[in-house]
Amino acid sequence: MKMENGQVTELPVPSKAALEQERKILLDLGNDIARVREKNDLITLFSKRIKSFFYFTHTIVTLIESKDETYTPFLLDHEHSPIRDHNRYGEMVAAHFSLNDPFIQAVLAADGPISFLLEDIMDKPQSPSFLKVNYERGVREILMTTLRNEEKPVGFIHIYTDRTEGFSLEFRDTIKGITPQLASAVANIIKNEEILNKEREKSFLLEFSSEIAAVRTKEDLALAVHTGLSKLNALRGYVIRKINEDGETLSTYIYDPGIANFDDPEWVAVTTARFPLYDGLQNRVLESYIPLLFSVEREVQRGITSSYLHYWKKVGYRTMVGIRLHYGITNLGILWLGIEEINIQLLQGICFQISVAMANIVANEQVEKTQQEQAFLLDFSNDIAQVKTKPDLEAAIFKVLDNALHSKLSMIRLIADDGVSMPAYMFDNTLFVNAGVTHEQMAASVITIEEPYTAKVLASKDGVVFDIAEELKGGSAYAKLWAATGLKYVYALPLRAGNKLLGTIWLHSDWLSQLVLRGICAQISVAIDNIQANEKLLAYKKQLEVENDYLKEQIKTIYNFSEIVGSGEAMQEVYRLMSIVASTNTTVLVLGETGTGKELIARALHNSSSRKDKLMVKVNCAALPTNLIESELFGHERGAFTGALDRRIGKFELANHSTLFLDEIGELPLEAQSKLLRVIQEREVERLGGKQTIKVDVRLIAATNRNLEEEVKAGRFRADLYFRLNVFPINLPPLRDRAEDIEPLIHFFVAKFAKNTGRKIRKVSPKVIQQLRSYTWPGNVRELEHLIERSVLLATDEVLQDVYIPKQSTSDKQDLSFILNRTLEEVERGYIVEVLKRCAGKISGPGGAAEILDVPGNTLHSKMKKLGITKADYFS
Ligand SMILES: Nc1ncnc2c1ncn2[C@@H]1O[C@H](COP(=O)(O)OP(=O)(O)OP(=O)(O)O)[C@@H](O)[C@H]1O
Repeated sequence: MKMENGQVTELPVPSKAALEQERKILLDLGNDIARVREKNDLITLFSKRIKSFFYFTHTIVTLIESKDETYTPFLLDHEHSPIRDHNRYGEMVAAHFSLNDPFIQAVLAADGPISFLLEDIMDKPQSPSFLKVNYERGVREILMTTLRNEEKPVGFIHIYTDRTEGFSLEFRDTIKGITPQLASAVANIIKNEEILNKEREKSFLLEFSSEIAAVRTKEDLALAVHTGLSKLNALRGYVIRKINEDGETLSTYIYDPGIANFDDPEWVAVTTARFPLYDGLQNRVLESYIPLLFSVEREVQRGITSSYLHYWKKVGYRTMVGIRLHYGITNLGILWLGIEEINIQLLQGICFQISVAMANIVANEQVEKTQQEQAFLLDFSNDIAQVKTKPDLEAAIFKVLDNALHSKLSMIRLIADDGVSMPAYMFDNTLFVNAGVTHEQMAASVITIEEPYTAKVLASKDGVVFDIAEELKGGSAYAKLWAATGLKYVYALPLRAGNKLLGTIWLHSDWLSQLVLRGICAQISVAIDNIQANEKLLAYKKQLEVENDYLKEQIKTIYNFSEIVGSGEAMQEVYRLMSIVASTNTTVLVLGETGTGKELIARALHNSSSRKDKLMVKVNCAALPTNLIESELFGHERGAFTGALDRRIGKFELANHSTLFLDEIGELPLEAQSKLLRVIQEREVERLGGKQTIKVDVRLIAATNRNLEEEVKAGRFRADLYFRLNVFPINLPPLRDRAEDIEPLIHFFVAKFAKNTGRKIRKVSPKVIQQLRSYTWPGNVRELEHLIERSVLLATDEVLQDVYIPKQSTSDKQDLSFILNRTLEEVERGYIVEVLKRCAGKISGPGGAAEILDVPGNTLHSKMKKLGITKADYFS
């Protein structure tokens, strides 16, 4: 068939000679095909064989690629191709021409070779560009025929000539005849190539796998991947991005060392950034089981904004292949290849190997990281364990954030006692310096648990991560402030101690490990809880100390007079007065019935004064013979009066710089009263018979059981002396008026006498206490003291069960005063005599006095001897 001037004409039947030539060519070609080593050798030999019979310039074989309905050069006779010198030659060789244009459709439709004058068709719409390029290089006519394999078109033979007289009929016949053989030769070559490629891939993968098996570190992996991938055609670099712990972003894990460009800030930015997984590219790769080839330009036009895509465009990558790296069902990341063509199977093989190596390295890194993080947390917990105060905690937190986590503390807020407001507890006031808001201002703002961000954090289990860029899009006022830190995320966590919510912590960072974050927050929570508990304790302690001081002061007032027993109201008033006057030089008049403790009070006053280092001097005014009173008080010179053989220092002089206790002052004769008054007024004494006066510094305490006012009225006591003495009166209440002191006094005396006598008395029976409380105590404390002394002496048990309480009758009162005015020895003697009388003088044996007194007979004998009891006493 021949196409001339658009007319198809039937070709005449081939001649015998032509058939011969064809046979020869076929034979030669058959032999050639068996020898062909290089695929292009086939076309060279084919050209050579035919050229020995017919004229043409060159020939090529194109192959159909059914998937995209194109055909593309496959076998080229470079050597003879006139277009080799054409500047579009490279482009032609790699081009894919559409199967849908009329030119090639005519070829496909023809039953054999079909020829075209280039001039006629090259400028027709849709005509393939190689026609024109050939024409420009002098080619004028083309003969085309379809190569079929099992009836299916697989490619075309193109034969070109620079002459215009066309291809002869013989030539066409020959071509037609050898086409099937050429077709099967091409099919074999393709098959061979496929087998060869498979072999190459296998050995490549084997090599790659052994290289990658030796990889232990990220850096080794980067190099191995580079070496492996560089064997792929037209690779322009790669990058592997790993899915981050958040599961939502990917960051560069390794990159082709060949494309690293640290001088380019854009490259650095793209290499260090975290890209969201769902960006329209990465998610597609991760969802695809096969590698995906992207046209960079097309994706940009689709509106993908990812900065890495735009970077690729900028550096001239036209197509990129993204391959999912996974281990089992777990996605690890993406391998991005800058490559124009892909061999899917080979890539998948490579990626499988990379995935395994990467999974191992990542797992190792994870183990190492976990160990580091645990060691780090241990360190932090050691620091925290030392923390006792807020400044300690602040130091520990800032240390860990600055040195180890490269993060900043924006705020710790704690829930106040009202359970609602959240005042600032701790913050880094350098953080918002660039934001024009001082941290103090922020810290001073009132936040409650209902503030939306805070509420979200408090309600979360493990905290919330705020992506500052995202928050900015939402127009949050906080985000503007946060953005000023230059850090990417805010990690906000609730602080909890057990089930108790303490508050929130806000940290700024580009990235923080969840494990570490949770670890440090847990420890910070415990530390804050402890500090708060400690602060409460300290406040409580402080309060206790204040209370303690106050109590001590009180005790000082009330109980400083330690030897005085009784804390009832009446005695407290006494103590109060004593504490007012004790340290002064004021004259004190102690008033009270006999035995109420006047002398005790006087001694206590002296002992609490600055004069306590010197002995208190006591004068019993009642016990002195009238004629000796003056000499006793003021002293005398030798020979001052009959019997004054020596000079004598008087009590006033003796009490210089000390206290003079004038007991029973009411008994002082009037004459002595006036002398005393003079000394008190002058504060100087003159010894009897002496010529000079002696200055004395004496503090006076006087005591009496008389009513001095009455005495003054009766003219027995000088009024002026009374006024001198009655400067600071202290009234001691009788014991009957302070029943509440009776029990403490009982215990005090029981302990005292038990100790003195070596007896063990642990308790006093309630009955005894009751009896003693209801007695009227005319002899006051002294009477109680004596009664207990006797009872202890007579006690037969560890518990004081019985006491002798005088009857309250008038005669008893006399008896009582009789007893009271006797010494213990006298009372004891009288008691034993009484018992002996009742026993009719029988000392030992049944019914004897020893039995009644419950003492051994010998003891009673020696006691009687000691007390001088004779038969005359109990038989009289
Ligand atoms: N509150 C008390 N606590 C302990 N012992 C006390 C108390 N009051 C008095 N006494 C004791 O009672 C006894 C009598 O006390 P003191 O001699 O002081 O009384 P007085 O009032 O001076 O007696 P008088 O008027 O007879 O001189 C002393 O042994 C004293 O120690």
